[in-house]
Amino acid sequence: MIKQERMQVVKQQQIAHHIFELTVQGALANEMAEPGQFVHIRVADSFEPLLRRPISVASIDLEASQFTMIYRAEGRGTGLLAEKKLGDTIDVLGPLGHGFPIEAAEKKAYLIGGGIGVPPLYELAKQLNARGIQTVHILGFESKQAVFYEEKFRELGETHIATVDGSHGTQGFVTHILNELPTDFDTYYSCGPTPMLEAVQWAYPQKKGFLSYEQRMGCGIGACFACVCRTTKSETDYIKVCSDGPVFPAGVVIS
Ligand SMILES: Cc1cc2nc3c(=O)[nH]c(=O)nc-3n(C[C@H](O)[C@H](O)[C@H](O)COP(=O)(O)OP(=O)(O)OC[C@H]3O[C@@H](n4cnc5c(N)ncnc54)[C@H](O)[C@@H]3O)c2cc1C
Ligand code: FES
Repeated sequence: MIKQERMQVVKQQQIAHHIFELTVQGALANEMAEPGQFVHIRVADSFEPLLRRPISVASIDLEASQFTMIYRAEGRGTGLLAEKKLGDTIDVLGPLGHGFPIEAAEKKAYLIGGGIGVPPLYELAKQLNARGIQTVHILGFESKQAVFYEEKFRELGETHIATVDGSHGTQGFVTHILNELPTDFDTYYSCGPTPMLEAVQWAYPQKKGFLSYEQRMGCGIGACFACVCRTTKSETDYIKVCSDGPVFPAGVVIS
């Protein structure tokens, strides 16, 4: 059930260049179900910035009633979020949207992420591993400075890193790694910039795939139409990324 709650900050630390890991605690955490869902955060108590910011859930700890987010602090909203300290409270709305269907994977899954699209794949990897699914992680970043959670992903399965400038792992994009890997997986899950999602679905037209879109949002709950995209399902219909997604089967969203 969607809740709105002032959640307490129990951890806030910088883990890479401009990248922060934020853990919050409260009853809302117990509503978390699917990996790939997101929360909508009011970053300040003032009227500006007015709009909430959508951030994915990177890890859930139901026993502690906590969840963790990883975000890049570059704009006004995420910059204010980075100023929150231990003990502060933040206004959180969630969990929102439909996440990755973990039951779709049979034996082996590829998890393909780029930049700030990587965080939701961590909770996904944990939940797939818990079901006995082998996960292979292919993660792309701008540079070595921007890489995060490499070891945490390695603990869950084979992990490949690409950086655009070649300062860590393979030089280039995740697709350079995908070209070298076998296609012996049954399902792929991906989150990242839209051109990356496009390239991934073109690479595996025969596989089951699920893509998470990071569309600009207003309300986050299906009421304002800020996040609409065209869909291949109908010429006249539109889908709302916030409430129909953000995860869609490959081939459904026209980006
Ligand atoms: C479903 C979803 C999950 C996301 N998960 C994460 C995450 O886990 N970690 C992370 O770092 N970022 C994530 N993002 C992107 C994040 O929401 C934006 O980077 C953030 O809103 C930028 O706000 P800002 O004020 O710092 O930047 P500004 O550029 O100052 O923002 C200006 C406006 O644009 C909107 N905006 C800007 N970029 C985006 C964007 N990519 N998507 C949606 N709205 C945007 C903001 O809401 C705001 O209204 C996610 C986006 C979506 C839609
Ligand atoms: S953000 Fe308002 S309808 Fe999706």
